[in-house]
Amino acid sequence: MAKLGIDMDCLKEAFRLDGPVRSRIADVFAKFEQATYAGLHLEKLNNARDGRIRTIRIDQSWRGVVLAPDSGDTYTLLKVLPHDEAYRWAERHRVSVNGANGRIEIRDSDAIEAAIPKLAREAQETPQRLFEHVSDSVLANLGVDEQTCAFARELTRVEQLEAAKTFLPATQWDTLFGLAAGMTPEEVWADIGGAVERESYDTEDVSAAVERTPERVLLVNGPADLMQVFRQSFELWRIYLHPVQYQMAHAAFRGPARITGGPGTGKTVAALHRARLLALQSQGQVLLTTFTSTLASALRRDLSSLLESEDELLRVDVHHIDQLAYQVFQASHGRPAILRKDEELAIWQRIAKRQKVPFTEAFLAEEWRQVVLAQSVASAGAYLAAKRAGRGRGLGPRQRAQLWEVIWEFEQELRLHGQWTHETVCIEATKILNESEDKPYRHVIVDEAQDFSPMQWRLVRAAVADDTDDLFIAGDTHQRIYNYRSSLREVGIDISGRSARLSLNYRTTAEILAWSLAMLVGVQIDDMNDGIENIAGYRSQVHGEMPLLRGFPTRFDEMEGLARQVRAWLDAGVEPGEIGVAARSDMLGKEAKDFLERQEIPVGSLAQAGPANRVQVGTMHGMKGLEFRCIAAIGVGEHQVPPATAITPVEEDELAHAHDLQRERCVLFVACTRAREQLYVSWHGSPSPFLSSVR
Ligand SMILES: Nc1ncnc2c1ncn2[C@@H]1O[C@H](COP(=O)(O)OP(=O)(O)OP(=O)(O)O)[C@@H](O)[C@H]1O
Repeated sequence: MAKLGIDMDCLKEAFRLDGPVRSRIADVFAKFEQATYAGLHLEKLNNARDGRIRTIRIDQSWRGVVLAPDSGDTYTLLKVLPHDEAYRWAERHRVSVNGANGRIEIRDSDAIEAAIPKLAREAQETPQRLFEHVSDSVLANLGVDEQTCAFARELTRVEQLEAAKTFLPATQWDTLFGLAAGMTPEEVWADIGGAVERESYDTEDVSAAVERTPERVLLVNGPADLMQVFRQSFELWRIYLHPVQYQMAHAAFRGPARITGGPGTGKTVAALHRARLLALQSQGQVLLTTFTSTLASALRRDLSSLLESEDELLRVDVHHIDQLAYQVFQASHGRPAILRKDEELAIWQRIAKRQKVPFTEAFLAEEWRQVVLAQSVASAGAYLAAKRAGRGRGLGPRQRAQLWEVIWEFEQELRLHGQWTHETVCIEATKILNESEDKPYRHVIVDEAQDFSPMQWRLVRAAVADDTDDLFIAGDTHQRIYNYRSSLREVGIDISGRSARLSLNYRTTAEILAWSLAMLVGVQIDDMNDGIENIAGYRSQVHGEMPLLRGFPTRFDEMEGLARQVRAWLDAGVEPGEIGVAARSDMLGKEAKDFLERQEIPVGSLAQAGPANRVQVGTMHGMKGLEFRCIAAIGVGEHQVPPATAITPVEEDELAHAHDLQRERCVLFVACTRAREQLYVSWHGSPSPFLSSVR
């Protein structure tokens, strides 16, 4: 029985067409299953580059371009274009099977052939070629075929490669781009979703290749499916996955697995598809967890658009990690009495004074969290031996003994008064789960993993038994914006051999991405697995405007500048709800919100649910995991980003100082990379030192 596939580019473009044309496309192919090839009236072309490419009438003005295989019965709709354009496109293009990964690729053969002599002329005047350092056999091994290789050999600049994106076969373009960006052939292989065990493919069998390319071709199951795809609006991420996303979402793992990648590379999307697959295939309950309640709500919303039935949805619990801790705690002990931060600091201060130890309450509170709780230290001896990496200020044995007295008294006081902190609730919940025979979950999926504390990781580990497909972790340490630096190994999670990295950014323009990444150049960030994370090869498909940077003399002028910018976006047709305003502090955010309100701009607060479709003002921290068409990052001034209060003075603790600076840099990076199309960054007085590398 004939099968129909729809190419991703075709579907993307089809959604820009009028509803009636879309319906007509669905009608033309609706009887496809029963139709014979002849019944479909596929027209052969006389001057086609590829004899397998045919056209089909949609209506008076529109034609479809279809790939009809030599053998097999999978027909793929490649394009829907106005009549003449459809013929031109069909004549110029060729479909091939990538020899390295067995997937189909489409190229504009005419354009490649026309470009080669021009490039060769330019190259005569340039001493060096772009791929001089890469041999033909390496290129061939990575699936670069003869025609693309001939083209690549004439390149002298990466801009020439960028300009060729529209006509080179997509995976081969990705391969060349990765190599040009300094990735090793092994990294490129992983990046294009190359299998660990190499396979050989029949490059003539297009039908088999189409089936092997779910990230590019959607195979529809029947007329009803087809109608649904063409008649409803849809989001691409629900249908097409990058090969690495697809592999990670669908693989069977022997233990914990992890997906990393820069901002907007689709880690959350991979996590959502994995949750879907487990909900469909497994008998056990799935937990999808993240760091904050805002992010959990976003996950819940997206998951419900991915899972079709109520029954499937019931198999996945979406809770942020503190919510899980509280649920487990409350089921055993009832509601905990939580100590406020100022109350906690007052207790530390009181005990430190009484015991005459020369440490500030802030230092004591951090020492307790980062060393004692993070490493589950329970005795003076264990504290004496505890690693204090990341706590720059060295402590001798006498000081440690003294400090332990203070910490012990603090913990006693909490116990005596039945008081808890978020961390101790989490630790108690872990204890409850570890003591119970039954685990609440069969699978746990963690998003925004970079900010989980060791205590939260232990809770995650305790919520699911060691088993196949037990844990799936998505995160990016470049977006770590809180204090903990967990090592997965140290919390008993071994991901070796089960890790992959995404590098194609689907959210942000190349300009915003490159600008934001430049803020991180030279900054070394761990990968939570005893290595260093790198940013090589991160790229975006789309181009747009450069970020706008604006300095103002006064705070008031900066607010006026913000209002002007928001107004300009609104006037250009951007919906209010597609605009985000990010400030480092709550106070500045509130000031901006009030200012915009006075200008009669519809505005709401990210932290509070309010009426829909308003400009969303929030903190940079609150922007984590979200995205907006336009972002204004405000107050990015010398004394505001980073704020002095968030940075440990260098004379107090050199290492903590460096960590604090890095975290603050990441906070700004996270805020800026939320922008899909336009980024505006402003300050008054002097700009933030983090902008020095990008201004
Ligand atoms: N395969 C895909 N096809 C089309 N769009 C995609 C795909 N994967 C992700 N996207 C889109 O890219 C954007 C970013 O995706 P996602 O939130 O999953 O990235 P992320 O890596 O988790 O980002 P961050 O770490 O910055 O929060 C979203 O708009 C998402 O819909």
